[in-house]
Amino acid sequence: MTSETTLTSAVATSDPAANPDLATGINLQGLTKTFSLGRKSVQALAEVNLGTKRDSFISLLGPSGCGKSTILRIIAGLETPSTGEVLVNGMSAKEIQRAHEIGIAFQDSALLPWRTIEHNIRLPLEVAGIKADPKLISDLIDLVGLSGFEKAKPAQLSGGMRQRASIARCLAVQPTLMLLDEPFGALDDMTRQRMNLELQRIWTERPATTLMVTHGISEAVFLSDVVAVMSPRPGKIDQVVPIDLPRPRTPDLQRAPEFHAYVDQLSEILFGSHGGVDPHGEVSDGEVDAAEEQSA
Ligand SMILES: Nc1ncnc2c1ncn2[C@@H]1O[C@H](COP(=O)(O)OP(=O)(O)OP(=O)(O)O)[C@@H](O)[C@H]1O
Repeated sequence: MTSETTLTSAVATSDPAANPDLATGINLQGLTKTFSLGRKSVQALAEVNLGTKRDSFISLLGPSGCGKSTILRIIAGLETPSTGEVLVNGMSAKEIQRAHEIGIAFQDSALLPWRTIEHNIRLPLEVAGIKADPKLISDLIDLVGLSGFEKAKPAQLSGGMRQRASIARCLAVQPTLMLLDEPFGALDDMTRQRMNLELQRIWTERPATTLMVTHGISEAVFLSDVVAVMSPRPGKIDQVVPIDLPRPRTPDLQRAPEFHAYVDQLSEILFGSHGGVDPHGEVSDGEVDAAEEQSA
């Protein structure tokens, strides 16, 4: 498999050192991560080099355990890399954290059950010690289509509505960096498709440098400017594939041949010509790398 270095449509690069103009958003250089597990160690990331342009949307695809979430957590400042450097929008992870410019959403909406939707969405501002502007909060509730549910508790909402609340919470700090870890992974197909449309709309209205971890190949093609495919653990960027499809992307686009061509191309990179994708374009867990943990 050949490794593409610089993209034709110039949105991202797997050699940010040589292409700094393609690394004004996410800029990862020489990133490695080894976890200690008792007397053993697990090398999660081999050497990750990746750059994206500011305000672009990149998805990370790869077999289970290849280190996608580890990259996201390092960018968020929740893990420290063993070696390497991370810059986002020209700032270190610490600086961007201090500036309260990161919005994160996970698969589990992680809303506080005793707080109303409105109060959950305000939470990051409270944590940051920023006074919540009531108009900002009501605009966000509107943006994610939850008007009328301000006073509801999370248990009174559907799974899709809870994820929408979690996206609104992620936007409360008006982030310049959005990190999404399988945000719709727990939702049924129909809801997930609707959420993808909404996420695209929200991201278009409020652009931010965005990285999404997903197992959904179609979802990655639908939402992204570029998709980075990782190799099995210890993970590194195998290929970066620019998604040159017009925006706004509509549900019809998912039936278009050019859309399917991207899905096929990414499946081929992930699994080779014999496929291995389920009918929904999910990367299957059966493809988990068999690499053994190394003894420390
Ligand atoms: N805190 C930790 N301590 C020890 N090992 C860890 C830790 N976090 C992750 N790992 C290991 O690092 C590797 C990469 O994990 P990571 O969660 O980043 O993979 P992933 O690609 O996001 O997986 P999935 O697609 O299954 O969610 C795995 O082998 C995992 O067991």
